[in-house]
Amino acid sequence: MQLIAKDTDKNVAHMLDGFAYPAILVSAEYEILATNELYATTFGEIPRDRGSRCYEVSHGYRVPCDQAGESCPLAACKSSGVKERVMHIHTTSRGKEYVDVEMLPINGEDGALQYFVEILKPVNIASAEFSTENMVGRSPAFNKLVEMINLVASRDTSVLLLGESGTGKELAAKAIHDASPRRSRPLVTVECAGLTDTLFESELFGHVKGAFTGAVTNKPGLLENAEGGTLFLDEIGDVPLGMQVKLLRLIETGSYRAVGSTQLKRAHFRLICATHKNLMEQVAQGSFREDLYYRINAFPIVLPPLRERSEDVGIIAKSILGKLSPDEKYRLTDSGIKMLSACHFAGNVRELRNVLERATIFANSNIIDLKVLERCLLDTAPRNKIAESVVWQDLKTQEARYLNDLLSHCQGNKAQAAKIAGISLRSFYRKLDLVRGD
Ligand SMILES: Nc1ncnc2c1ncn2[C@@H]1O[C@H](COP(=O)(O)OP(=O)(O)OP(=O)(O)O)[C@@H](O)[C@H]1O
Repeated sequence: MQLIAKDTDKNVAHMLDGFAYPAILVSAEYEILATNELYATTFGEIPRDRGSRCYEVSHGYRVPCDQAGESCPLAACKSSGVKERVMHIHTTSRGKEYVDVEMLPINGEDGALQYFVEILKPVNIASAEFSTENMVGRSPAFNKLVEMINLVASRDTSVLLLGESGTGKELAAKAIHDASPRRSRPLVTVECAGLTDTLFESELFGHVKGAFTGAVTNKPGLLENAEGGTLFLDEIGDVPLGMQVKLLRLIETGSYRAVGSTQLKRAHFRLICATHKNLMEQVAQGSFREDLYYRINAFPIVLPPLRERSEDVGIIAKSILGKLSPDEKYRLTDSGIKMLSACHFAGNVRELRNVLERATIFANSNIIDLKVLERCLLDTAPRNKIAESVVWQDLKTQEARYLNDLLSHCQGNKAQAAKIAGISLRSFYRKLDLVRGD
């Protein structure tokens, strides 16, 4: 234990060493009074130049978190009188990091709230800085997602990941598995889209020799590969009805039979499902079983579309570039980030990734700027709407955008686009050549 404020009650401060995580003792006035050894080894010594209040040390703020637009566990704890928990991004010696913060109230002899113990558990499932390994983001919507994943990861509860295509459902499934006690066992993904009843059944359950034409040997199913680990059923909304009942039985009883076999096998796995579809609507239409819906939906997590967390675009884009070309060290300019942040991205992070991959091809150097990006967006992202207020652009760029939007409106029909633009088809082609050829 290390005393920060010398007049602190040492007996209370020594209590910090009993925690298995980094912990600090805080006064009701936000002053850090003492830290435990784990705090110093995990986050470093309290930097004296930042002040000694928790919001100064952990965030570099001049005011408590709730006055800086964030949730403040200490203020919440003061008003509730019980333990509070939030997901915060803290500034540490390594940069910005996700931290699971628990605040415990400690009453004095008179029964009044006197101290607070803040327990800080580092969260490794996501990064608030550049990372080529983890999911990245720092928006409030992403923070909420990290909080949900962190809460459920250590349990065996079935998780249903909901969100548009390309929002990161598969990455979230991996994050849950990696943070779960099953992390040393396999994570097995089953792409449910496009599988027929029979194919699905033999893929998942396996088959025995002679079960059907072509079954020349016994083949174990994916369930066997997932033993003790996590089974991730991607696009669960596409599982054929006939197979849904077998899936339900598997989840309810934990047992199954390989195709063509009478032997009952037991499976031990944690289930994560994902879909971009509205399963409730499918239930109403009769294409998804209601009983299965409730079985898989024990803990739903919604992945927000990228357009609702535009603050994340810059950090995600930099991380994707780092993944795409680890050796090249591409630099995305600030105006480039501003432009991408204003895009609609109907295909979410996957579409952003495609735009950046094209950018690495078009770029003549390692700088990815507005000019390069305009070209990428022009060529194949017609649904992207670049906000008017982004930056003043030259006429050629403006014209490119106009032609792009017009073509998108006309679904690629150049004759119709030329008619609306009030120019001949030949002139339209000429303009397209001009804006596309750099
Ligand atoms: N927060 C994030 N940080 C970094 N990369 C991300 C993030 N979210 C998604 N990605 C990347 O975006 C791409 C799409 O993600 P993913 O495949 O997980 O989406 P999905 O929701 O499962 O898509 P679909 O519904 O089409 O299967 C992947 O390359 C993934 O690595």
